[in-house]
Amino acid sequence: MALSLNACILLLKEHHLLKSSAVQNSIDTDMTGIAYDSRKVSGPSLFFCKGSHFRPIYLSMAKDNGAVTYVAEKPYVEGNGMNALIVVNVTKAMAILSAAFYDFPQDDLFVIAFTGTKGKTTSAYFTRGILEQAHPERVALFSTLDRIVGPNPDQRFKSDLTTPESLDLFHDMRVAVDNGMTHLVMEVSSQAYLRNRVFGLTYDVGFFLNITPDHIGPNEHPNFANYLHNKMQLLVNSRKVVINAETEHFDEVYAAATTTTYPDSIYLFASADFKPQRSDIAIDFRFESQTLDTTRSRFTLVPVTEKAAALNVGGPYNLSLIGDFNESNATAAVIGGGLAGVDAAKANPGIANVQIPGRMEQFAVKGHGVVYVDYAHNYGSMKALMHFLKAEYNDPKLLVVVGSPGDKGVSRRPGFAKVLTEYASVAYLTTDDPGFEDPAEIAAEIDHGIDHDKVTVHTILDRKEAIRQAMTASRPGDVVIVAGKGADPYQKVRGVDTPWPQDTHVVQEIANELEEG
Ligand SMILES: CC(=O)N[C@H]1[C@@H](OP(=O)(O)OP(=O)(O)OC[C@H]2O[C@@H](n3ccc(=O)[nH]c3=O)[C@H](O)[C@@H]2O)O[C@H](CO)[C@@H](O)[C@@H]1O[C@H](C)C(=O)N[C@@H](C)C(=O)N[C@H](CCC(=O)O)C(=O)O
Ligand SMILES: Nc1ncnc2c1ncn2[C@@H]1O[C@H](COP(=O)(O)OP(=O)(O)OP(=O)(O)O)[C@@H](O)[C@H]1O
Repeated sequence: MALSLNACILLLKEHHLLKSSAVQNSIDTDMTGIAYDSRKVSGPSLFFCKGSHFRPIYLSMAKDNGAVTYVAEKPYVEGNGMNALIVVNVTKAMAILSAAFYDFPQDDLFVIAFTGTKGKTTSAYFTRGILEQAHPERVALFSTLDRIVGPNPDQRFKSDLTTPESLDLFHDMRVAVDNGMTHLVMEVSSQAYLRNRVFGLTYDVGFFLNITPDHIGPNEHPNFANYLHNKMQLLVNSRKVVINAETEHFDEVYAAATTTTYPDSIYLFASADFKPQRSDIAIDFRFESQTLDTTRSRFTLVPVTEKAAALNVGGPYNLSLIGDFNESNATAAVIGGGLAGVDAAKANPGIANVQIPGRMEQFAVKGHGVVYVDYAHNYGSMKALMHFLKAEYNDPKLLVVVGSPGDKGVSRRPGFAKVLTEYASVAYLTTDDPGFEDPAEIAAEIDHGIDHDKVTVHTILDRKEAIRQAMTASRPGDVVIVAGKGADPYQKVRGVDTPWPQDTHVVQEIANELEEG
């Protein structure tokens, strides 16, 4: 892979990003490397000066390692002797130049993208399951949990971000294409738009699943309007759009989609009993629960409009992942499969056995309540989870182990207090990624909002002990929820990812102890 200085200048001009350029050697200089981390520069490279913790010394280090051109929002003396491309916005420039450096790998992939406050990972895994039926070993996945860039086990690794930095994104897309991948299913976080990680990228199909307040705080979005605005960017960058008609802010979301996409290419879905407020827009697909129990879900997808029927994805579906919200996620995935040319005959087996680490994992414990480990970690997802379990288990006593992370998502704390008051009998407030905050203070903030006439609250900061006490106190017929971390293998404490044996393992260990007596 290589990119010439001249190509960089032309691309930046084309996107109105170039403020000035200083060319030290030939304009035809080829750069054979690209990096935003000085430690990863090797050979004649293009280097981006970006980030809140960027220090000019990194540019000196990059130069020492061979970088010949730097891209930045202002000139640096440390870059003297290098070609300098001074740009209006370095993260946008990085996205445009990375796509070109890796030779536009998105053009060789059918890209399906999901955004939404909740359900991105689940829908992405479902969609991959469906596409893999039709295109075995050819479907890449960029999710919060895993990044899959090829068919072999060593081409699958844990993700650091939900949506990677643009440079890493286009790099991984190129690797995927070179490994024979023809499709990519990816999650797009609102941060990805805020930070221009997907700037200039067009998806074949873009999904808007839902939006509830989250990710608002000092290191994330300044307010809800900004969060919604960034999420809606996915819609104007998708050739075809699928929207959950039950989402909050539907009118704004639909209006955003129609600014660039003709309604013929916009598909709406909703549950069978949902009554839309607007009569001028047809809902294309309805999904109807058939049997919902605590081991499997079964629903029927009904195409309502002609364009929906043309996808040939109607009919009954089985899921091994329970939860009524997962029927909504599965509906999205099936429609995504349909838009990629995969019909019900393949979608059915493709989705039936998909399971996702840390999502709705169930543990039966003899002599005690059933335990669910789930990744729910804001008001909306906790409500969906607790509402479902209340209905499924005939209004059981709910014992909930939960904490809220430090340094981000501050709005989650009153959200947890509210949802615990609405549904829980007993809450065990504990530690969940405290970061640089004091977990006791975070727990106290949640506790402050709880109605103590309705909920008994225990604050047990040792997460394992909190889980143990909840499981031990539960009786048959009760439901214990261990929320928030899912399959996370660490706790983020003071800037360090401290290993954590995973909630699922902890629950299994305690279950074994309880059963052994
Ligand atoms: C706020 C944000 O988006 N931060 C991301 C961003 O940080 P940044 O651009 O400010 O960079 P930085 O970490 O300050 O470092 C400065 C620069 O110096 C460079 N450097 C550093 C050291 C050195 O020796 N040499 C060198 O060149 C670094 O490579 C970097 O480019 O770029 C970093 C990678 O370069 C990311 O790790 C970091 O994500 C942080 C850790 C993060 O956790 N972000 C979260 C909020 C996030 O994006 N989450 C969403 C999901 C949320 C959702 O569900 O909606 C996600 O998509 O994952
Ligand atoms: N469609 C949905 N509506 C509401 N809650 C949901 C939905 N889908 C999943 N959930 C809940 O949210 C949790 C996280 O689901 P998932 O990982 O699919 O979402 P995500 O959008 O990837 O989340 P995050 O951005 O936090 O990584 C699940 O464990 C479940 O409790």
